[in-house]
Amino acid sequence: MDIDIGVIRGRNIVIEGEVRSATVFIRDGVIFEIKPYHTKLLKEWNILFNDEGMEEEIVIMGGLVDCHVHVNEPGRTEWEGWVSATNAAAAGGVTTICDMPLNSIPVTTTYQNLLDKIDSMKGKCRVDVGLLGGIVPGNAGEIKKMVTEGGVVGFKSFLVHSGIDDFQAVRRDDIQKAMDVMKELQQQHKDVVMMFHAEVPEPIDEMESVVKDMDPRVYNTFLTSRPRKAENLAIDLVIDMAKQNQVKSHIVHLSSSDAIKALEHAITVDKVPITAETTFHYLFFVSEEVPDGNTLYKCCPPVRENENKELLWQALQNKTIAMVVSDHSPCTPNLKLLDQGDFMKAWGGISSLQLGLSIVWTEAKKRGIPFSIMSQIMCDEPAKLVNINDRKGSIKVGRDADFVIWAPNQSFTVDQSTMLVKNQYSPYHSSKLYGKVQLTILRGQVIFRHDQTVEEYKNTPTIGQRVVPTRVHSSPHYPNPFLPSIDLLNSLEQDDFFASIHLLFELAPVLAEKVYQARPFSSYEALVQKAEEIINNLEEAMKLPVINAHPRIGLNPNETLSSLSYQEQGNHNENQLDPEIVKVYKELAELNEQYEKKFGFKFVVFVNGRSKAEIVPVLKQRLLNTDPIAELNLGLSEMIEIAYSRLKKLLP
Ligand SMILES: NC(=O)NC(NC(N)=O)C(=O)[O-]
Ligand SMILES: [Zn+2]
Ligand SMILES: [Zn+2]
Repeated sequence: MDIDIGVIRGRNIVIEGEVRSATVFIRDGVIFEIKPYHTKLLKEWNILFNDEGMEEEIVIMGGLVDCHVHVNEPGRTEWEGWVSATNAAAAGGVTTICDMPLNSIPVTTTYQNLLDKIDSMKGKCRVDVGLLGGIVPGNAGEIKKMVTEGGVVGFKSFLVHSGIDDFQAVRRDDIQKAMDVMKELQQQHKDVVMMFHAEVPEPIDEMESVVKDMDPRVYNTFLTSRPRKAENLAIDLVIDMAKQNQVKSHIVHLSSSDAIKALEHAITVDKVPITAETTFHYLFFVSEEVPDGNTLYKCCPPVRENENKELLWQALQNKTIAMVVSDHSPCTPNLKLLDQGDFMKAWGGISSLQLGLSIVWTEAKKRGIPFSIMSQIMCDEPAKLVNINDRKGSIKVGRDADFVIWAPNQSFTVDQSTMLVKNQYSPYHSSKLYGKVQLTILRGQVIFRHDQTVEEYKNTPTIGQRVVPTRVHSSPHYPNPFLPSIDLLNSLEQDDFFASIHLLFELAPVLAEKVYQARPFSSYEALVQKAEEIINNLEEAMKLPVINAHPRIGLNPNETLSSLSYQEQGNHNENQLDPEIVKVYKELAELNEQYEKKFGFKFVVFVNGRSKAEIVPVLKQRLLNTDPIAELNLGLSEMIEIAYSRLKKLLP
């Protein structure tokens, strides 16, 4: 059957930590094969990009993931909005953003407010969007539903006044309540990251008397008012709570280099589940050069000294700081008080969403930082942070076909009037940057071309979707994975080989190793036949780990399901809170327990589209068998049936 195959070909493609020439194949918006550069292309395939004639100029990376963006819709849509923010993101090579729970109205601190936000984005997004919930005093009761039914990719809280009154700061006891809920979610593999604006108020309050007589137009006044100690103490607090609770935590927009040592020790020595990001502005600007009165440079925590910037770069290169994001936090020009130039009263937040790749690259190239690190800090690490890295991140078979195609040696002078955000004022105006985005591709579709007029651009369809935390093991959201072609499979290294055939069999090592040793295969059918032969020739004791690798049927939150078995069991279209469903789950759990007690191994059946209720009598019937060996072989033959049925789904 003719399938729409998209192709991207380039000499400098960043693929899993290295830059190489390759041809990438795309189907249904997903990368399903990566082959050598000169692979023969069929004429009916859709050549999305081929760097022929510009090999030396072009680099191709996975679409950037910016997990710190204040879109501010619904509500403060005069500050920003879905259309303008995602237009700017696409023009900057960003294919996924995560929206912060403030400064929208309402703030995203309840399940209902989350639904309002989801409604507000429908049909307006040019890139994919993950939503972050907010933790504020007293809303711990909202967390679970926002995760399990709302699909938030993480939570954000402030340890200091957030800049708006409807998003209150939290104290230690509020954080503890939220972490207690996150620990419950950990039991179901549904926990998500807790992000913190890490400044505490006390050191800031102490500086009030010091700065009150200083000139508010001078940047140093503002810098003095937000001392590093405010960040350092906040980060110590978060490290302590993340260590005590073992809940995945994250420091947003780190600016104080004083805190790097504490973070490094926590991460590398104490193995605390904590990460940190910094932002474009802390890596590009220095306080010594901020012009008096230019409040466009104001953000909290503040841009600090040159020496601080260099320490942040070092921390980024030694991975203490894992990623770089925008903290795009725009507002209307009047709130920046540009006429008064009052840093103390102006809105804190910098607009930069469209420029991140160029800002970071302009500084990175001076430091000899390779493209592979650019991809790691701007694609892979942010995607991992919010549990979407099976779909999003650097270029890899099975991930969404998201790409940024850019010219690192091309330079340009920032003209804020060309920014696609709603309020175009930016402190980057007139800066000379390197790295020009040529093309942005989202799930196999071109969403930005540098040679398009803004009108043409704005008339192209908005295909952005909401992304939810997806783990290959337990999520119906993961797009159907694909098997690579059989010749690619034969050439894969062991790990990738296992990852691919894991889609056919819930993999027991003994089976995997023997199948791996039996390659090359002429076809997948031949592979499954060989697997069946291997299984039949195993002595009985070795058959047990094979059948026990398969997940039980029914709801076992503590058991990870492959996305295929999750779907085969029908979980993706069941409301697990429906009393009828709950009753069937309970009955299956009891029958599974009886079966395993009687036979000593798991019950496996080829569901083949039947509901769980229809499986109950089958399990009861199988329980009556009296010959354990015959039952074991029956279960294994069901596994082979499942493998053949998966072939039909996974092969073109
Ligand atoms: N309410 C905000 O948008 N605050 C943001 N403002 C900044 N960074 O100055 C932030 O991330 O804290
Ligand atoms: Zn913040
Ligand atoms: Zn922010």
